[in-house]
Amino acid sequence: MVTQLSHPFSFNFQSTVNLRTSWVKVTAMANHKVAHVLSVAGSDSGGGAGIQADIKACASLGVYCSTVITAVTAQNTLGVQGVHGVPEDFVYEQLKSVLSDMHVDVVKTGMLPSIGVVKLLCHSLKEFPVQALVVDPVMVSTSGHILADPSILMAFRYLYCREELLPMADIVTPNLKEASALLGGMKLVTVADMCSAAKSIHDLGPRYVLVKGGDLPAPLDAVDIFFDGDHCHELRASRIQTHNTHGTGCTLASCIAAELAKGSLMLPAVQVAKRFVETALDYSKDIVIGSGPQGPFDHLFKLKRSTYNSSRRRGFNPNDLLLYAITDSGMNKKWARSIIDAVKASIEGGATIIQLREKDAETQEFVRLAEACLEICHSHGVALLINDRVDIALACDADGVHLGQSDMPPRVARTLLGPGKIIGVSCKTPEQALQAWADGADYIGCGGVFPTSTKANNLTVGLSGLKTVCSASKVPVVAIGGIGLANAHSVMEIGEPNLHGVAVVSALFDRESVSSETRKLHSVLMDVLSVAK
Ligand SMILES: Cc1ncc(COP(=O)(O)OP(=O)(O)O)c(N)n1
Ligand SMILES: Cc1ncsc1CCOP(=O)(O)O
Ligand SMILES: [Mg+2]
Repeated sequence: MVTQLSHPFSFNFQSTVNLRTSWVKVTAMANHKVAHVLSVAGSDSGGGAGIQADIKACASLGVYCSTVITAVTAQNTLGVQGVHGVPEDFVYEQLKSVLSDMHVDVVKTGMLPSIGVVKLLCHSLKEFPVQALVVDPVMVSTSGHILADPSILMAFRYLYCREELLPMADIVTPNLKEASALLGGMKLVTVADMCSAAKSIHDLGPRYVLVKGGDLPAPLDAVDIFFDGDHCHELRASRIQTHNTHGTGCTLASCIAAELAKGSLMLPAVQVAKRFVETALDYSKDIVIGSGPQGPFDHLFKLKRSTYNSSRRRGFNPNDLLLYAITDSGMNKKWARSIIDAVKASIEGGATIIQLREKDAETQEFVRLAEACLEICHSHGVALLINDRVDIALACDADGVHLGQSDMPPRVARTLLGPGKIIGVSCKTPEQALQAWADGADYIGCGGVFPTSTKANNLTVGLSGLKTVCSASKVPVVAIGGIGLANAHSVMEIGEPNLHGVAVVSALFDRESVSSETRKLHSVLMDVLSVAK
């Protein structure tokens, strides 16, 4: 088996969820090879471990996952209530079906419930060689339940693991109990013990060994030992305080397999896998599924982060553009107020959407600020967008971004942010407006309508330019530039149904009282709306 693989194209998960661009992407990728992991494992009715974890882990890392089901288990967060092995000849049939046709890159094994299944797997791997084999020697679940026939413990040690499966493996990933079982009951209590166990398991044939120390009585870090045949590497990760750890072993091995399928070397693959599990556990530490002592975690946290979470947000509503408040740190500094206070005051006055436009903020400070503002905005049901900085929007899980013509292309931002985030694009012409729509923008900001010192030397389009852009645009429009109490009504009265509001900086923030200026502007806009009805 080799560990250096080369698959330049991985499965693009985004293409399945972004309906606007899916056809283009799927067509473009039609000739490309998809990185593919075959999971040979048991089904977990609770959905947290086994085959179910493997599919979710691979999908999260953008890798296709096929499955050969070796057993069906009845289990939940209380434990394992039953195990029903799939007949061996049918396991073999599944193996043949997938391996003979679907170009598998990496096989990952989980629960192998009988010696017969181990034999058939080894036979199949000789018949249909793959580029790497990841063996998660599932014998004892994290909750302590024996998931293999007692004879399999013997089989692992003496028969096929020793003679065939382990020598074929590129990596084997036992937890402490499994490592101990593989070594005939060797006691493992220290990191040094783990290292000598890793070396002894390496002697059984695999190229690499990862002994997982999650059960080690270490208070702070979780330490795993990675043995590469020469050296023991201590891989540390912070220990996440959670009961939702069911399926971590399966997930880690699947992530290693997925990274190998994408072409990674072994140590980087293990590091990515560890980071994935750590992040997923952290994200899921407080979720509640089931009443038992050990719950599952959420593999698809990335998808959740990048979609408009329905429990917290409402999705993009064009009417939110009515009074669009855009911050400016210079102005807030001048009036001796913090940006956070400025955001609070604008919401108090009736701002319907907020944009943080902090041109001089350092990245770390910007993230901190954005997180604080997001909390305030969400507690009032107001969306928060970030000007220019997609990285900041991702880091704080903001509701979206506003991009100019020379900022990150909206199509790229859409791929990074996912389908649920709001993307606004600045446009001065009908052509730009149509392009923004084609690139997946949710709204456009048209301006500057009037000259303004907030963005000096910015070409203005005037009310006529605004009208032309509005009538061409297929997405809602907000007007920006030199707009305030004196002229907001003239902007809104151009009679374009597509114009949903005004975006304002100085008329709100270069004033002594942000809340009262916002309130006054809000009232002007409401008057225009009531007349229009
Ligand atoms: C709502 C809205 N419209 C337009 C802009 C201007 O964005 P951009 O052209 O990228 O210029 P900067 O704001 O980055 O200077 C905006 N910010 N918001
Ligand atoms: C960011 C931006 N884009 C076009 S005009 C402008 C500035 C708007 O600021 P103000 O509302 O103070 O005129
Ligand atoms: Mg910009």
